[in-house]
Amino acid sequence: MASSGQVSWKLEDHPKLPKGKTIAVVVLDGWGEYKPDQYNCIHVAQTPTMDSLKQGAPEKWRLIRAHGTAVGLPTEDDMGNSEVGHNALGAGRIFAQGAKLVDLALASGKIYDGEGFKYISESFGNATLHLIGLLSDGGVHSRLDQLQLLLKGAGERGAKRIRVHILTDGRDVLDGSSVGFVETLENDLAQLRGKGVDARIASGGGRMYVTMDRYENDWNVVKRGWDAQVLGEAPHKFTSAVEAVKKLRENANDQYLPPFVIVDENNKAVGPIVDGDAVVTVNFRADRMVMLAKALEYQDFDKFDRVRFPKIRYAGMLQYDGELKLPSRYLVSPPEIDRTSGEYLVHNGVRTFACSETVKFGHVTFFWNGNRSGCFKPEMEEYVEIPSDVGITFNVQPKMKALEIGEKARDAILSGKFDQVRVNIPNGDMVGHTGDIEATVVACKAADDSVKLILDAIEKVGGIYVVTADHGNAEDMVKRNKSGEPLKDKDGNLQILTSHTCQPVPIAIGGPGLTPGVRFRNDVPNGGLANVAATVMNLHGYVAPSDYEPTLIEVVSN
Ligand SMILES: O=C(O)[C@H](O)COP(=O)(O)O
Ligand SMILES: [Mn+2]
Ligand SMILES: [Mn+2]
Repeated sequence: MASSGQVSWKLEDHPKLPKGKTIAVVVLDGWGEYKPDQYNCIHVAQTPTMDSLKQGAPEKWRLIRAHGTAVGLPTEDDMGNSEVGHNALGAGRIFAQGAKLVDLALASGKIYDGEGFKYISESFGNATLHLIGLLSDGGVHSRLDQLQLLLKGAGERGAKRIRVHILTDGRDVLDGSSVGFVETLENDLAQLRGKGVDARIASGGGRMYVTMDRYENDWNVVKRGWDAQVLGEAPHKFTSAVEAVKKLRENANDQYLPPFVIVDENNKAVGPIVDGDAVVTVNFRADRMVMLAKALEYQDFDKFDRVRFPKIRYAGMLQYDGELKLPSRYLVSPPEIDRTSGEYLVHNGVRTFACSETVKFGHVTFFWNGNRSGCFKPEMEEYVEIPSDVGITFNVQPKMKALEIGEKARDAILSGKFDQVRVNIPNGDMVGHTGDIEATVVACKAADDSVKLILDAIEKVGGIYVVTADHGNAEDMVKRNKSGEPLKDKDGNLQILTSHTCQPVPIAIGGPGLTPGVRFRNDVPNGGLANVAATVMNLHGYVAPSDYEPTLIEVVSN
């Protein structure tokens, strides 16, 4: 693929669609389409705006695919997620994503031939290899089977001492499943020990409370992890990780377990990170690893007191930020998501405004732009981040900053300064992940209210709207059997689904600026998120590059 320097950015004019319309591109996070029952929070909530858009089917409203191969994931069983969803929305093409690239590199063994692995393996002789990451089979940020293969591969290639620092999930997988994942990992580590490798779990904590913050919302989260992983200090000490997770679950769910360290018989942490050690962060997804990567890699760092900054050999499973080249060493090359629609559009004069609150800010900027930080042309773009609440679970404030996002978008639309106003409205997703059904209903209404603010502004300026979502979540809050009936656990309790789903998501177009005769085509029945970029480019008056997934719209004469 041509590098940015050689690309011709000029887009062809659309033969039938005019330029100069203000277009709102609204992404509802975690908003899929599913049968209308009591566990479908979008159905239960009052969502008059989204309901009215649906009335436009099939010409102005339809469903598109947002999971599996449609977004570059390994299989059709893989639910969608924000990273791959926004990548597809922004890039207009389907790229093999981190999950798949790591699978391939492990299967072929190429991961061990790369610079990254060679670099860390130089520590294997007399130091420790530390693996830090999310422990589950969720496939959103990491996968247990990849960790298992890497452990085995490192053991076979000379690692003599391995320490695993686990982050429990319960967000991309069922709450409570962490105990089983830790048991599986312990089993693998025992096998390694049988082969003479001193391999143990060294520390842990729940992903949302320890390490996996994102977009610099709360550095305390990363600090808690640092203290346990690097310094070997935590409020809770256990001699076994299974025992730790079982005990700490008495007061917290998997996502929010407090940090713990594993200690030996002398109460000494078994695996702090020290000079000379190698460290690999095993998550392939970037957003929730970037902050730790900065702490591990940057000499100059003032986000919290690291106390000790060990001289280590550090590699990410992937490079998490191509623009920042962070981390500088990595085991698998990330997808090269180039020539995104955002970059094309600014080069063609489309002035762009993007906004969300902190917890989703990078989704409509960094992920949308192909995992690239910052603007393409700062003089033509404005990215606004509304600070998210810190230190709470979002079921406590299910309205989040939906109103503020809607208002910012409204003002940007009315200002006349922008051609594209793009937002992510997080509520369905962030509150859906808490598993709190009542709060998720409130969240969905708040999201709908926010959409209304934006559509009203579009109405006023004679603009166009495109309303869609990145994957499902709030439309289904229970685990179900194959026939769709809710499942109960052995105690008869409903199994709450905190994760995303594999459901399709809606897309709606409209607004007074939409040229008469524009409607959804019916010859792209399998259209997915990647088809949205060409659609939006058309609405801006341009034809998308020929290798983009086809547009979803056509213009018919009346
Ligand atoms: O990171 C998270 O919060 C979840 O694992 C996935 O949610 P997202 O893909 O919507 O961010
Ligand atoms: Mn999302
Ligand atoms: Mn989510």
